[in-house]
Amino acid sequence: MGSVQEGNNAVRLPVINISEFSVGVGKQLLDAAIRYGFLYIDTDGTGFTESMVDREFELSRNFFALPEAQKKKCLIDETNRGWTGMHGEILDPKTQRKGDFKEAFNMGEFLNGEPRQPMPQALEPHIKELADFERTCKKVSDRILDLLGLGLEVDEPDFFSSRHTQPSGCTVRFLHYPSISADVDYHPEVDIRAGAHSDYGSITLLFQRPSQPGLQIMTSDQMWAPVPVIPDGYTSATFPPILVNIADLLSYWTNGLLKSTIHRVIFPQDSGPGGGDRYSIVYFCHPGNDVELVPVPSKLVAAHVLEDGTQVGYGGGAATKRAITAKEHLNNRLQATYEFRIQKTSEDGPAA
Ligand SMILES: O=C(O)CCC(=O)C(=O)O
Ligand SMILES: [Fe+2]
Repeated sequence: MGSVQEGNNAVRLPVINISEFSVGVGKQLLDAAIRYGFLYIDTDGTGFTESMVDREFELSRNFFALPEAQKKKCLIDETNRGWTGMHGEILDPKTQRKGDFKEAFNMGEFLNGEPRQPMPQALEPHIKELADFERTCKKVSDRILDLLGLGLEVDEPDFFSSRHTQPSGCTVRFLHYPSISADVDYHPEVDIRAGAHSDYGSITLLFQRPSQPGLQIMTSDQMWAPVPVIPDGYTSATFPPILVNIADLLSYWTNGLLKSTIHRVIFPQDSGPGGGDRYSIVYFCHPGNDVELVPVPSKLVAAHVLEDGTQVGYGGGAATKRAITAKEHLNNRLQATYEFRIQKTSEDGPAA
């Protein structure tokens, strides 16, 4: 991904209000999902309030401010839950010299309001708020999936959401990209906050903070385009819209009609020395573990033939391939990250 050119123009993604459940809104979502693979959702009518999202970021900041020894008590494991420290993950191994300049804490799905993983002591008193946030993410994701079903004119518009059962790989992820000091070994041509990648699930919701930019997406003309946290003309300067992107499984499910767009997070040039801190919160939405990625019964998907006649993934006309399950796909995609982590541990000596 290193050779992709830097573009200057921010991409103008549509802002869509999903409070009305209609074919018209479904078509707006579908159009953006086909064209860009990314779009904003107006927070109005989603169930998210500004104070709820601010509070979630406060919990995230408090967690990352803990001494490393405490965070290490919840180290990420093979279930993909827990904390991973600076450079613990490498999203674009072909290009990057070392791991991402970030730390992250993954919370897998809650069951009846309870986490199914060891939680750091600092978050224990706040389980209810964390569970409420996760539940709202799930609700909004299901609504987007249903609207996309409407837009795709699937006979059962809940085709996608009804396949988003538990247990699944759904994850709320806190992210912290620290400002770096001048003495840090950092090479701007290869080092990056989050390397170029596409997401592994069905859709992703991204929550960002005003004045903490850095996300770029690759446009169809193979240029990197910055995505503003708050687009021009948006109604709030303090409560950004939710950025939503199509991830791999929805692209596979639709034979590539919906785009799983490559994106990355850079050190923004105009945030002063060290890049400034960036915090973000991501909800990775996944279908149920055992769900087979069979073709979606949609005329629009069936009519979509790629220019060179190839088929991608398991959607549309690609039914002759064995339909893999959502969990198989997730495990395949996590493999590179785990390999890196294992290698890193052996280089650094035994894991602490
Ligand atoms: O922090 C961000 O803005 C994006 C993170 C991301 O793309 C990811 O974790 O998959
Ligand atoms: Fe991502």
